[in-house]
Amino acid sequence: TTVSVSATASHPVPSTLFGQMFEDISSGDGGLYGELLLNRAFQLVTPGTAAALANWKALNSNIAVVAETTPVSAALPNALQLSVPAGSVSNVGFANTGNSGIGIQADTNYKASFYYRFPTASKFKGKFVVSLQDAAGTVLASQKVSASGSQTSWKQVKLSLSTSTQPGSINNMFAITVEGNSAAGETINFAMLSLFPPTFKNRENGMRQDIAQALADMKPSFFRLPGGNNLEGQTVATRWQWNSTIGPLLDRPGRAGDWGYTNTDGLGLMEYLNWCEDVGMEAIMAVWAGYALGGTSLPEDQLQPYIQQAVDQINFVIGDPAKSAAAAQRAALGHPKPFPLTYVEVGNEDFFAAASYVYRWKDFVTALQAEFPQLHFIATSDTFSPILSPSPTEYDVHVYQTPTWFAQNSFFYDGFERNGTKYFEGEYAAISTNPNNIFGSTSQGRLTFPTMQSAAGEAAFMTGLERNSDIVFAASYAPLLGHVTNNQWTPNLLAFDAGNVYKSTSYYVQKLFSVNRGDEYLPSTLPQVTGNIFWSVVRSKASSDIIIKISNVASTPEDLTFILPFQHVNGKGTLQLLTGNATASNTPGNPNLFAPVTSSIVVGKTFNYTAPAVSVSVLTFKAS
Ligand SMILES: O=S(=O)(O)O[C@H]1C[C@H](O)[C@@H](O)[C@@H]1CO
Repeated sequence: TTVSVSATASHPVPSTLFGQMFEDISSGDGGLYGELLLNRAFQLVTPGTAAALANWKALNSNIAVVAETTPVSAALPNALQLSVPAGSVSNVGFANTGNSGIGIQADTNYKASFYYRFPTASKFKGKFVVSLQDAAGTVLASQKVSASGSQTSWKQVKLSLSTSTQPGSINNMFAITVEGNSAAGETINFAMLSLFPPTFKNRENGMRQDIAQALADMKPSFFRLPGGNNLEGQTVATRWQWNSTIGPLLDRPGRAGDWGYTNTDGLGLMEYLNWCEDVGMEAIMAVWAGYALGGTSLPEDQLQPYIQQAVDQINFVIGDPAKSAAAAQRAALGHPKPFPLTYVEVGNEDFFAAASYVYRWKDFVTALQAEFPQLHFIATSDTFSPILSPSPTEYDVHVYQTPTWFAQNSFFYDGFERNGTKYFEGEYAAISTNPNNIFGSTSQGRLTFPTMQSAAGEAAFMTGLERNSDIVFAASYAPLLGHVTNNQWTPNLLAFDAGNVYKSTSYYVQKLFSVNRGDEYLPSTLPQVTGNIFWSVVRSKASSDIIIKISNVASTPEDLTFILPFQHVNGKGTLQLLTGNATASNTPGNPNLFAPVTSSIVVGKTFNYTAPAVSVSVLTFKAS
């Protein structure tokens, strides 16, 4: 195949083209969010049930979740009640086992915090032993703190647990025990327990470093939040509400997330915005738009309070503290300046409720545009169906399909009318090899982890996104992140467990495209729409780098001849190559089976390149 490249750019590549889509889908609590304990505040549990004690276990004692008579806060009505059996002699107490474990590193300071009180005054004078222990009960770090049975009001304990050795596994736990003989017969209540590792950029209440770093390494330009389904709620009452996710953790009640578990909302709007700032990306923020996933569309005459809530949510991000109470809250939380914000998404996947979206879109966007004329509002129904007013300037398009579909639809946007509308490929991934059952189980073709074949298919599709980046302004793989086993969806771009993050073939493809960006597109000979070899050529004006991305989805190598129009071509190019067994993946058992390999290649005004079978290649060289 011969590829002639033009020296004249057809259009700029928008700086927003590559970014990340995030929602809590076994990815926030217990994942990116730094809190290492699960069920830390017994939010939304039913006291007295075993389920209320999820992630907790008794150590030679009796524990139960109780509805406190004097809750630690209005938002957190429950507490863990420790009853020390009479005659106890060994350390008795309880432990939290994290998200199928707690990753503990050597020589690291962990910040523990909890509240306690004696519901009935007692003569107890003793100590709590707060510790990190490995699976065998070996103490990895511990601190003692004096406690008195006269403490009948809530008292917060904050302390640092410093490790020295690296435990042998992630099966570690956070424990609080009391010396048994002096505590026999005692009853003590505990609330809002928390254990944090060092966080990304040391943010208070911030992100887990290893996952955060893997995400930051992709150099994403945007972060879509807070969903996705998890924006919507199964009911109107359980929708995501920005104002319930800010301020002191004691004041955050948590909510029934849309993926089957309670969200602590410890990862809230301020944490999201600080995270975007720390990584250098801009939020693409969604506002709830009157539809709950259980099927409820609010009638038009009931929208006003929710429109106001959306106005306040946006003011929290960009408003003037002198004019908006919500903006004043942002200032009070330490960020008087507005955060950057260009795009606000109105709802999520409203093709599920297209009929009501006609008025929901109209009423939300009419009001929001009046308040924030500088913002762009992204529609989430099918493009131009139904017809919406005001006419959307952007649409969010989602597709989950097979690797083959992605390879054969890289021209998806070539045929779109250039009428000023722009597109956000907000969720896309090759998730199944079974075209007749995309969302089925693994036994029906669903992928557990991305494969080389799925990543190559996505890369082929992404060459089309670059070619059409005159109308595609943003794109993000979804879901971004998921626990290896405690998950609601596979595959995910990154998988993790309590102590590791696992980078997939698709992660490397997303990173290769995002890190090796150009700022203008150079037209070239078009690939065959349903061929096996796909490419895109971009130029970075600042560095005069030419960057050629190639995906070969065939099981045989493909020979390419590039004919370049430049006067000067620096013959020494760099090749970044990702390739390997088509149906294989990086897995927890073999996490580095795939990784891009960098080497130097010879290029010239005309040069040949053989794309290996099932491979993604990035060729970079200077030319002018
Ligand atoms: O069940 S789906 O609708 O396919 O869910 C998808 C689409 C939705 O926006 C997102 O939350 C989820 C997985 O990324």
